[in-house]
Amino acid sequence: MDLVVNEIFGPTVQGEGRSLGRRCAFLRLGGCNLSCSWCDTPYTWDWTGAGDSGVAHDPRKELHRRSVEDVLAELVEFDTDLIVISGGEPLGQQERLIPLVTALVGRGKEIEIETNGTHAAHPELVAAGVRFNVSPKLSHSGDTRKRRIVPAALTSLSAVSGSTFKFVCRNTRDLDEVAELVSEFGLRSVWIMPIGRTADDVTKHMTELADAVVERGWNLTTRLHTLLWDDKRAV
Ligand SMILES: Nc1nc2[nH]cc(C(=O)O)c2c(=O)[nH]1
Ligand code: SF4
Ligand SMILES: [Mg+2]
Repeated sequence: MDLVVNEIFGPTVQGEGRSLGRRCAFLRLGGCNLSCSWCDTPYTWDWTGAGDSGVAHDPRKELHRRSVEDVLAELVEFDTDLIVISGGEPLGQQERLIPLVTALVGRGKEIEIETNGTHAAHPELVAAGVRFNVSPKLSHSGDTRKRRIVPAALTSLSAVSGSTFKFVCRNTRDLDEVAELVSEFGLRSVWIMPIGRTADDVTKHMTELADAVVERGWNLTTRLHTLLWDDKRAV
């Protein structure tokens, strides 16, 4: 079965979370089941202009059906130890990801999947050793709680060893909402990431959050690709 791909790019560095700064290649899949107002990749799902920018992207330009063999060949060409699979929401296509992930692991690659935490992880992806970077969305995303918080999915992802939970926050008030989710679902390995599509914005929010994040015993990550390249695509 083909994958619905938005873009493949690399080599670059993982800009967020536990592997920040590591050289890697990216597979960005198309489609998302949420519609966060501040989404930094609306071109993977926003065909109506629902997001903050109001731009209606064209699915005929943004979505490409690609065979697993094709995607595999393009990814290994970058010659990176780490492959990051993001979106959109990549777990919307997780059955179809199994053969790709299996082939990449067979070639010695480490795999991280960036997910919004609304899909339980497929056991075959877990068995292959994929690391999940789970980013549940807070109320400021504009999505209803019912859509963005799927208890069974969060429970399943938190049971996978090595999952991290990364929350996009604007200010210290958002940290109370994170704390509620952390205690409700017993989340470990919590990371806070500032919102922002420009370097100035990221720095501003990061500065506001830093002391409180450390105080609460959590980890802090910047958005390195945004500091370096603002909202340039495919970096
Ligand atoms: N360099 C870089 N690192 C990233 N980490 C997570 C990303 C994402 O779009 O999910 C991303 C991205 O788009 N670029
Ligand atoms: S879950 Fe991620 S890709 Fe989907 S709309 Fe929200 S920020 Fe964008
Ligand atoms: Mg991104």
